[in-house]
Amino acid sequence: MALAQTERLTGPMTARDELKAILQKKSIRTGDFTLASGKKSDFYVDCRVTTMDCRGAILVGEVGYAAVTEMIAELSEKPVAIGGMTMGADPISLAIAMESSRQNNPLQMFSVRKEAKKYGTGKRVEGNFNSGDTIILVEDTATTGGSTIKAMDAIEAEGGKVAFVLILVDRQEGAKEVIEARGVEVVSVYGKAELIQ
Ligand SMILES: O=P(O)(O)OC[C@H]1O[C@H](OP(=O)(O)OP(=O)(O)O)[C@H](O)[C@@H]1O
Ligand SMILES: O=C(O)c1cc(=O)[nH]c(=O)[nH]1
Repeated sequence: MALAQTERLTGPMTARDELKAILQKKSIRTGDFTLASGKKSDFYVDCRVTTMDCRGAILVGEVGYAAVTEMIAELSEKPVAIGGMTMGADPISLAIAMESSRQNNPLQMFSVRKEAKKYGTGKRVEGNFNSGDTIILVEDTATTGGSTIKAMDAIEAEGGKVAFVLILVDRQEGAKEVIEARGVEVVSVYGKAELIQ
């Protein structure tokens, strides 16, 4: 059914609904996949095609910024930056950072390399991150939570503090529990169950 037709039947689409529709149309895949953890799966969410979609990126900014603002309201220490493990987290972090500037509530952006650069500055964490910063850690999708833990280790090794983790699509396979066992709260925008309805 065309989106406009759905809208006539169910009322105006929110940004969250519209982003969900793009994820369902472009990002959900079935097939034979090997995951970052080495696990095999017949299901894959390629968030990149949505977060790098010209409309998807705007919606990620709006929906993601609303989610982080709600979390920040409960914190005693306001985060100063947002970022995560390259590359899945990068377009999400940038979209939210740009929306934060539009809303006059700036969050700077950084990106965690999978390995420290072997030349130049030799950095593992690139962009706007400084030792002592409290930050929001972003993931496009999480399965085991292993990549998020690696990013968290990199941030903490450089003197940062993770306020909370934002996951765009949680595959609901244990990542939230693994991350929260480190004492860091996880908020996800969508769970797999909602996207495959
Ligand atoms: O929770 P986990 O079991 O760690 O799996 C999730 C991770 O896997 C993907 O990253 P990938 O390593 O494929 O990198 P990419 O973003 O560079 O494509 C995804 O972006 C997450 O970071
Ligand atoms: O676990 C992963 O590597 C993974 C799962 C998934 O659904 N999407 C993705 O990009 N990575």
